[in-house]
Amino acid sequence: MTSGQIAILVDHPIYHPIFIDAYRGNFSADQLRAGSVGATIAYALLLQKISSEIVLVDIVEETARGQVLDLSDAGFVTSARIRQGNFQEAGQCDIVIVTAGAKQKRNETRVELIERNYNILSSVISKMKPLNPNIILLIVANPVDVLTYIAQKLSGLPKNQVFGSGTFLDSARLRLELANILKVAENAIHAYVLGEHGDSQFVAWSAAHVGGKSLLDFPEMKAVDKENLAKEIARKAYEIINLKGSTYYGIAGCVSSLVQTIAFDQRHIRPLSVYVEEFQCVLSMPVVLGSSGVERIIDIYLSADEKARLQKSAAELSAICKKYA
Ligand SMILES: NC(=O)C1=CN([C@@H]2O[C@H](COP(=O)(O)OP(=O)(O)OC[C@H]3O[C@@H](n4cnc5c(N)ncnc54)[C@H](O)[C@@H]3O)[C@@H](O)[C@H]2O)C=CC1
Ligand SMILES: CC(=O)C(=O)O
Repeated sequence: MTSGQIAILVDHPIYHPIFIDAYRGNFSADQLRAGSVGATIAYALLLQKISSEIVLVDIVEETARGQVLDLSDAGFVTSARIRQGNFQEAGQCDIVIVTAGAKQKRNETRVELIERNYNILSSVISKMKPLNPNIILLIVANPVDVLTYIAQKLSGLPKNQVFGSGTFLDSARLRLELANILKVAENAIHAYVLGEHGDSQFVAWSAAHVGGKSLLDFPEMKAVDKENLAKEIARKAYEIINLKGSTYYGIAGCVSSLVQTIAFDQRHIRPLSVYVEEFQCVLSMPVVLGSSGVERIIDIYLSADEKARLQKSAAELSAICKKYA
């Protein structure tokens, strides 16, 4: 092994349920739930040093207690306090990150989780009420677009305060592939996966650019099978789930970066699950994100084919959302 490399040896894979519910930020309070995704988000937030207090809530109290004990051992790297809390405390936080819910089994789609996760989400929201009127609800559990729509209805909060992580993760997966093809840093690439965080998602190729130049004008892109690349991005979660049971590191990186954007009012543009009036459903579009949530949706240029894909994605989602209207 050359100097600088680190090997981590894992005896056996760990498939255990955990989940977070509450995270208190340094500007006041936020929250999560404590499963694999929730705990990994909490860990990312600890390492990023952007919060003074993180509160974990899980219906299985032992799970939250175990996560808190484990995470607190990493507390020396940060000034954040991490503790277990309850749903009422969660409802008074600044940001609630909802990761509670069933996860996909091998080859199961995200929308197949809806019945199970609708019941979980509605019980979580009702137990958190009355909600801090300025709270931000960041939905992560799947199917994230439909659950965000339901959370907007059940919470009664302004829609800009209730949004989902959407296709931010899919866009990160796309940018990783493009960075390898173009040999540039991922953050130099402005390219979005839009629509459903699920099977009907699509890549907005015509709006993508790198260093002020259209992505499609790069000679390296001529040899790329774009349809196939978009399919691989959409299938990546299935591939990870087939190999190790679930995904959590990618989404934790995305969510901790969203929390930072909110906490510091950074106004980054991110593809997130938001209510789109034209389609009367929730799906991912690029939005400006600030301290009060979604500031506005960017009216991105799409080719005729991409518009058709957006409409198809919206039609699929709104058919499901109508059942919960
Ligand atoms: N939006 C995204 O990009 C991603 C979303 N996910 C989603 O996140 C969710 C959580 O995934 P994991 O953490 O891997 O699952 P997990 O099984 O590790 O954790 C789920 C947690 O939910 C809790 N829970 C179940 N019923 C509950 C109830 N009625 N009230 C409160 N808590 C309850 C369980 O106790 C468990 O701790 C899944 O829906 C998964 O599909 C996962 C990765 C990426
Ligand atoms: C599980 C999931 O939604 C993802 O990794 O994209």
